[in-house]
Amino acid sequence: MYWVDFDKYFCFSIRLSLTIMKLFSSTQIKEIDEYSIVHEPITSVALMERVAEILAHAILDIYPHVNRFLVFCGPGNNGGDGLAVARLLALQGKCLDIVLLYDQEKFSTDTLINYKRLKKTSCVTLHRIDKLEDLPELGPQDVVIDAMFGTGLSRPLNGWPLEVVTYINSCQAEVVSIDMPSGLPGEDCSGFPSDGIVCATNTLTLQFPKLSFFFPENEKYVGLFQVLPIGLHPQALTTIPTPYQFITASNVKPLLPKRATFGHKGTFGHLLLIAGSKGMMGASVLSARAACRAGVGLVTSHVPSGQGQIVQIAVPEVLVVEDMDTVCFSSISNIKTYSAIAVGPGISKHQKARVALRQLLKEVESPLLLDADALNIIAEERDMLDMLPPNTILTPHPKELSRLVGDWSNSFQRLELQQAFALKYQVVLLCKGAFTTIALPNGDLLFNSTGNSGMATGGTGDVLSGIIGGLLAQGLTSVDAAILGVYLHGLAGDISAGEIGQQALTASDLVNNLGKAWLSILK
Ligand SMILES: NC(=O)C1=CN([C@@H]2O[C@H](COP(=O)(O)OP(=O)(O)OC[C@H]3O[C@@H](n4cnc5c(N)ncnc54)[C@H](OP(=O)(O)O)[C@@H]3O)[C@@H](O)[C@H]2O)[C@H](O)CC1
Ligand SMILES: [K+]
Repeated sequence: MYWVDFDKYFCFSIRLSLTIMKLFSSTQIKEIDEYSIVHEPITSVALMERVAEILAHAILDIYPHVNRFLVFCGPGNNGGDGLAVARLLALQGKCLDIVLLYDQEKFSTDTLINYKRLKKTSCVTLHRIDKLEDLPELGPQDVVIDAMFGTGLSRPLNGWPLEVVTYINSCQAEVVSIDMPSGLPGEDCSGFPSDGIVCATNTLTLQFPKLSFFFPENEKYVGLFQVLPIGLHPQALTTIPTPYQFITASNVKPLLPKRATFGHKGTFGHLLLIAGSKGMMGASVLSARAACRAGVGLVTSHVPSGQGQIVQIAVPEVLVVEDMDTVCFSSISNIKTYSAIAVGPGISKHQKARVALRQLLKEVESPLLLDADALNIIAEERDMLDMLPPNTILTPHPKELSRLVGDWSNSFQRLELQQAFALKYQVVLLCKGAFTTIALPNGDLLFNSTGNSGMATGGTGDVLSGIIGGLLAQGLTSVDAAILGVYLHGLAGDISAGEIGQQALTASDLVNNLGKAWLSILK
């Protein structure tokens, strides 16, 4: 999946007011739409025309050489968008076949206006069809424009629209969905059968991504998505509350820690990294290397006795303290010296590590991050959950998360579990993966916009722990360290993928490209 950065588009005033890209429910989108019409002011049909111009432009950008488009239109404003786009594409010399799924009596006001406008346009053929045999021919070179249902979908598709969706999904042609793949709800998808949703190649979504786009099970419907700003009213966007946000470059820029000109290594914090065990020292090395590139003044790696040399040779910048135990983390000492502590990568679930972690939770006063085995331990010894200091950052991948919060049957439910856990224990709880989700202690949920599937490889989680730990040690709040850390990590992944491709990407590439990621945000 991909998305197009909001900052690249649209007029200055709108960009300025939108430092945060919020994600709204379908009901809220309707409210924002109505507010914009009254307060811009603009008529709803003029707004639809503006939307259609933006959509037509995007479609021509993706498919500059396609000559014939088949547009499937529903009765609501999604269908109206489709009709207006068809007219604009026809005016560009394209050949358009429009399939109307419903009689005009069912059309919304603006859809009807656009239907009448379209009838006067040349190079356009309108078909009012209610059985598959009458559909116009659809060749593999043609492109389908799916404008049947958008945010107004109120129930799963059945009957005629379901037949059309099944037909479209069985064809070879590429499909571009307007606003949303028809049949896909904006939020909770439970109860919506998987065969009743259009599988789009591209989804051109208006103003903001919809929540359901971030669910892995919906990738096959959404395809590649682009966010097209359509100039909805900034006031409505800032004042309407939502727990959901999409983290983009403009969110993270203000979080960058200032570097004092007269600063020295003591100024920029001291991170204690408790990572690695015998045979798992790679976790220690990777997290230490990443922490060193996160701007922190000093990093100390706590490793089992006899393992220190590995870290000292691999990361000469790091200080090393050795545990008394030769196998794993078994005790803590002098933890008050550090400005932040990150614990977990590769520490094992050995009994000694459990005891030491419990002791750490009792004594810790610095900001704390738990990852990997530290999470597996607290998931099994659940009384430790109550010992977590407020604002602790937990960085599980989905499997580790399920050990903490329980199983889920769909991603919307996963979000609810993640949110409830963060609220209950007052922690920052991640779910790592595509669009890493960050649940905040106040119940907000943020989705990261950087990263790619090349990062789905061993060691990248250790790198993330090192980065966030390093930011925590510099004095960033847990929330800011998690947001900036996740964004930087993904950006380093995107830069690496741009240089060597996703297949060859390793965790070390992320570390090596962290500098470029910082520079890219600083620009
Ligand atoms: N603010 C914006 O982003 C703008 C978005 N625009 C476009 O408008 C649509 C939303 O338009 P809306 O008219 O609210 O809704 P839809 O077009 O998605 O569909 C509503 C009609 O569909 C019927 N419906 C709903 N579910 C089903 C179903 N399962 N089977 C059959 N019919 C269904 C519904 O009928 P009801 O019986 O539920 O009343 C309506 O007739 C948005 O997605 C954008 O594309 C604007 O163009 C500009 C601003
Ligand atoms: K659609």
